[in-house]
Amino acid sequence: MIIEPEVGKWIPPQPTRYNLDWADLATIDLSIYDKPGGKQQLAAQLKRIVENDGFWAVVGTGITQEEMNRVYSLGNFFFMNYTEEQKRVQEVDFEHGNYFGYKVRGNKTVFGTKVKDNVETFNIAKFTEDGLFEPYFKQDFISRFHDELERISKRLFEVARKLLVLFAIILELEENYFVDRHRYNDPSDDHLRFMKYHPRSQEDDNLVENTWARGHTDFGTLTLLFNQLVSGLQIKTSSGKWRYVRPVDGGIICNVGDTLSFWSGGYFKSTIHRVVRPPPDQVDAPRIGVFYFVRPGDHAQVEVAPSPLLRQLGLYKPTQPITGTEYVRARVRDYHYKSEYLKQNNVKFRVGEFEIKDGFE
Ligand SMILES: O=C(O)CCC(=O)C(=O)O
Ligand SMILES: [Fe+2]
Repeated sequence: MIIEPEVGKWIPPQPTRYNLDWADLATIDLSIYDKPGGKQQLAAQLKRIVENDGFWAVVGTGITQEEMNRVYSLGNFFFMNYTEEQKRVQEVDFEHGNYFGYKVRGNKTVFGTKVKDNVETFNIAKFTEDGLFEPYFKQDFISRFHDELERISKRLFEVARKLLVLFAIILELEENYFVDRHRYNDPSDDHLRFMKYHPRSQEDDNLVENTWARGHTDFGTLTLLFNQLVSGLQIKTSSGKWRYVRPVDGGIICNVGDTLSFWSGGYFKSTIHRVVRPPPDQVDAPRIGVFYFVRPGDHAQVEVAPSPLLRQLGLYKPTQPITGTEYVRARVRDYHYKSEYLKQNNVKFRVGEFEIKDGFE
């Protein structure tokens, strides 16, 4: 692997020495996926996981920890070496519910205080065959690392694609049921994401209950997150307790989002999660994250899937479909087109027949 001198090598942060309240995350090994009976075995494993807590780790994806570190180095380079003006060449357009591009840190206040959000986000659309999203690739960073970003975007999607097959198997649907609604070369708001959380003072964190990202469920179908060494991500378990997600060497943390939950009539849980101030031995480290967010295809009809399993469980009901874009744009706008992030407790977001709770204590 060539490390371009100007990119530099990102030094992975040391894991925390604190014994935090860790979640029991199950791990599935995708390396058996193509073996005889592999998919069935994995589907059975995943079924047990998503009936309870919709978070798990995958290993055996073919993406090594070293390769992930290289992608972290790229993210670090983006955040550190471009000026705000260069980053803002392509900005998110929350007014129209469009999340491609760059979101500056500190453009929202948190929980009605003067404390600002501490997150920079950079979302890179898909590298489709027809170059549909090229207009969103204006930043120098994307031109410079185009092929490498394309490779990683497609490899992450490939992990997601396998998981989508497993979800169809679980629901006893035709194997490609979800894949057909999430094709890499079809338009969708899928994105590869880099995030950077900038440490805040203890005083400011105290004012916002140590919240770095408030409790939420993910909007789309699936979220993939590269092994994260800076602890802070917590999931709300079925017992109502917040538990930390621990690092998984060479692993990718995955979770079910709201559209997959819709498609399954609520059978797959889109688990509530948040990010809190990291433990004292990590709090000064900038926290970079690398993600792939799978959103429903623009033209996909989101509805409860005609699944024999869901019928048997009494979870199937015919619904009026909503299209992927209609839902995604409305949701992104509703969540982000604001000057403040409030708690939103007991606030509900609705599109068509789908209803999602927003804030969570
Ligand atoms: O930074 C993290 O670990 C999680 C971020 C997150 O939940 C999100 O962006 O949806
Ligand atoms: Fe999330």
